[in-house]
Amino acid sequence: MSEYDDTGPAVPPLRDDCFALPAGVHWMPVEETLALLRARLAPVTGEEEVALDAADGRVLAGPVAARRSNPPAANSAVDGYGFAWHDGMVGPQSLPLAEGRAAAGAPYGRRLERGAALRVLTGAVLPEGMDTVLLEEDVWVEDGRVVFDGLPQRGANTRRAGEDIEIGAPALGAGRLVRPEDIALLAATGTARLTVRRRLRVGVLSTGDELAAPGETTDPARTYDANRPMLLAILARWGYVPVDLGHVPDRRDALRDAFDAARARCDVLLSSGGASAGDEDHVSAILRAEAHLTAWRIAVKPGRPLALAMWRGMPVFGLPGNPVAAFTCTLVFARPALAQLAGGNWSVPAGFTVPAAFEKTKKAGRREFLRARLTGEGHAEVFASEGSGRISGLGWAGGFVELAEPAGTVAPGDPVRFVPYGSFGL
Ligand SMILES: Nc1nc2c(c(=O)[nH]1)N[C@H]1C(S)=C(S)[C@@H](COP(=O)(O)OP(=O)(O)OC[C@H]3O[C@@H](n4cnc5c(N)ncnc54)[C@H](O)[C@@H]3O)O[C@H]1N2
Ligand code: MOO
Repeated sequence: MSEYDDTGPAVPPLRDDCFALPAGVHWMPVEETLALLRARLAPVTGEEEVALDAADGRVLAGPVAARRSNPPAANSAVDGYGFAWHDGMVGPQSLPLAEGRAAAGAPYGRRLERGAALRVLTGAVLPEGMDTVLLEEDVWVEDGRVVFDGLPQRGANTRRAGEDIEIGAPALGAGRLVRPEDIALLAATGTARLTVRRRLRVGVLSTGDELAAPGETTDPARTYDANRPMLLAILARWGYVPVDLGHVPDRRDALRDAFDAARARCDVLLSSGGASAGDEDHVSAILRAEAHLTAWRIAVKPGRPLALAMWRGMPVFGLPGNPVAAFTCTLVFARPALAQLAGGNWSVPAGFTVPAAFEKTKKAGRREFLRARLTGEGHAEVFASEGSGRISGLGWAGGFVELAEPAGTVAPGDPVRFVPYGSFGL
């Protein structure tokens, strides 16, 4: 029988769904996973008081109301001349200029005489008897008179007391992650100290006997630990206390000890590696056996072996070892969950629709996050490889193209959803 004889045993044809997710496993959809995290996780952090200048990046423990209105009194929005408006002012006007002036912080201090104009500067409280201000560029000042033509609207160039926010009105809500612009509002409305949540302590450990510290060895069988420094840096950016729990060997007893140690020092743990189903995937195995593993296989690429479990009361995110998958899972799943544990609000990353600058055929059943960036024309281009170990693509990209679960093809020019890293707080 020749090598090329095709009369041998029949080979089954490839099935059309051969690329579908393996059957017999519940692949938890992304939305279901997020809903589970949102429903099950509650704040675990206590409260503390901080000064306003230390509040950036902190989570408000409760709502904050304005202690004074902004602005606290009606004032001038421009440098110019103020007067009392009345509808009889038709045609060219010539008002006597009163002595003195009103400046920010140095009020006129008395009533402006009826029919007179007064020099006012931006921010000056409007004296009684003044409700309207003309820009100095729009008037003539001559022989002690202010001359202008054309009556502005009543109240022109002035700011009403409380027009921004009234005393007692809500300034910021509980769970708000305080940002520099919030600090401006709190300062303007008289809040000098505020009650925030204590910072969430997030432990990070790496697993895998193959791991070594960067530069530690030249042995090509060893992999430098890239996940731990990456995750610690992400957590610091998010305003948490990153707790470096080191590198744990692939042994159950070592993992158990590490998880116990983490529980003593952290509110929540991110581990990476060993989350899959292989012989050496001890993290998923121990979490399944001892820690109420709730979710494990997520219908997402990259990152499908994400283990969510509770280690004696401490939430554990068993991230996949591949750095791209660990990064993606951290942004997509750990970020909103950590925010909620920290007392903050659940957040949905903002994305926008742009034309694709690539083509792709996508399999059904899972959501995909492609490393992507915008071209000069605002089109989304994707990294040349979808390999989960291609760390260079993370930095090449500026965000993700997020493709929904159904199968589909993307052709250049088709609308796709782009979510910048900034939407994940990076
Ligand atoms: N039979 C199956 N095999 C695999 C599956 C599966 O579902 N069934 N999933 C694949 C996917 S997807 C991923 S992602 C990986 C992740 O699995 P693990 O979490 O078990 O990760 P490891 O096997 O420990 O490591 C994978 C890969 O990443 C490297 N790694 C691990 N930690 C680090 C680190 N801290 N820094 C840098 N690189 C790291 C590790 O050396 C491996 O090369 O499993 C697939 N297999
Ligand atoms: O999570 Mo894995 O390939 O999708 O890296």
